[in-house]
Amino acid sequence: MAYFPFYIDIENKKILVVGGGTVALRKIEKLTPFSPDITVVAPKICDEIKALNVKIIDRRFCDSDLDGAFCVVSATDDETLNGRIFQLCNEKNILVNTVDDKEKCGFIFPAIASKNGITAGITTSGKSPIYAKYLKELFVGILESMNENTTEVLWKYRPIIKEKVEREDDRRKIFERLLSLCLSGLEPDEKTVENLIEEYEQ
Ligand SMILES: C[C@@]1(CC(=O)O)C2=NC(=C\c3[nH]c(c(CCC(=O)O)c3CC(=O)O)Cc3[nH]c(c(CC(=O)O)c3CCC(=O)O)/C=C3\N/C(=C\2)[C@@H](CCC(=O)O)[C@]3(C)CC(=O)O)/[C@H]1CCC(=O)O
Ligand SMILES: NC(=O)c1ccc[n+]([C@@H]2O[C@H](COP(=O)([O-])OP(=O)(O)OC[C@H]3O[C@@H](n4cnc5c(N)ncnc54)[C@H](O)[C@@H]3O)[C@@H](O)[C@H]2O)c1
Repeated sequence: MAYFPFYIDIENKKILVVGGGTVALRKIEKLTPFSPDITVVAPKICDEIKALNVKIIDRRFCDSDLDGAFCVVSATDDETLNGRIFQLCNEKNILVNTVDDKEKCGFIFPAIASKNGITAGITTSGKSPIYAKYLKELFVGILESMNENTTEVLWKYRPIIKEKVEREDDRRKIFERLLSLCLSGLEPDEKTVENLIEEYEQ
């Protein structure tokens, strides 16, 4: 196993979750902020899942539930069924996450630290989820200590700098100086950005 941290656009993508218990709920809560199209199939689905914006199929899993799925989370308490879903998904080239066996995961859920436009996923590649969770909490603390507007300020001026400053090296230096201003608690305005651009234009 060698998990690479791609950030994949899952907006409106069909995600099937098999199982409707505690672990399924946690996985769904991780996914919903990214607006996928989630269907949950299970004979017993907890009320917290029913209250979320997901489609509910109130019965046992059947193979055709996989049709059209972009990816699958296999979150039942039935090891044999989870293993069979893993096999079916592999045959159909569907990415699958199997919650009871890290060897049966085509993708894994990281611990997620998300704040002020930053999303960090932390993984131990399945070796210790509890350590990933601990590190995530540390990182949330770091993000909370940052100026909350930094990402938006840098995003606001990036197109202008990209357009006006010809040399990539100069652009990088300007971005570094803007970032330093944000990190020191200042919020650079248009005039500051113009002055910086002028410095490098000469
Ligand atoms: C990060 C997080 C994301 C999330 O799920 O939200 C996540 N597990 C979390 C918590 C957690 N999971 C477990 C415990 C109990 C303590 C323990 O056993 O260690 C706790 C702690 C708790 O509950 O506090 C049990 C467990 N987990 C897996 C197995 C099966 C196995 O190891 O083979 C078993 C044994 C089941 C059993 O014994 O029956 C497998 C996986 N769990 C993963 C992710 C993937 C690897 C991530 C990585 O390490 O990089 C992977 C491989 C697949 C996947 O699920 O995607 C989330 C914390 C996030 C947060 O809170 O921020
Ligand atoms: N990956 C992780 O982070 C993690 C953490 C803790 C536990 N686990 C594992 O997750 C598994 C599930 O734990 P849980 O606490 O959510 O269990 P749970 O008992 O709360 O839920 C099990 C769900 O599976 C459903 N189910 C059973 N048979 C089914 C079928 N034929 N078709 C569709 N759905 C079916 C049930 O209806 C229920 O909704 C456990 O076996 C445990 O090994 C994984």
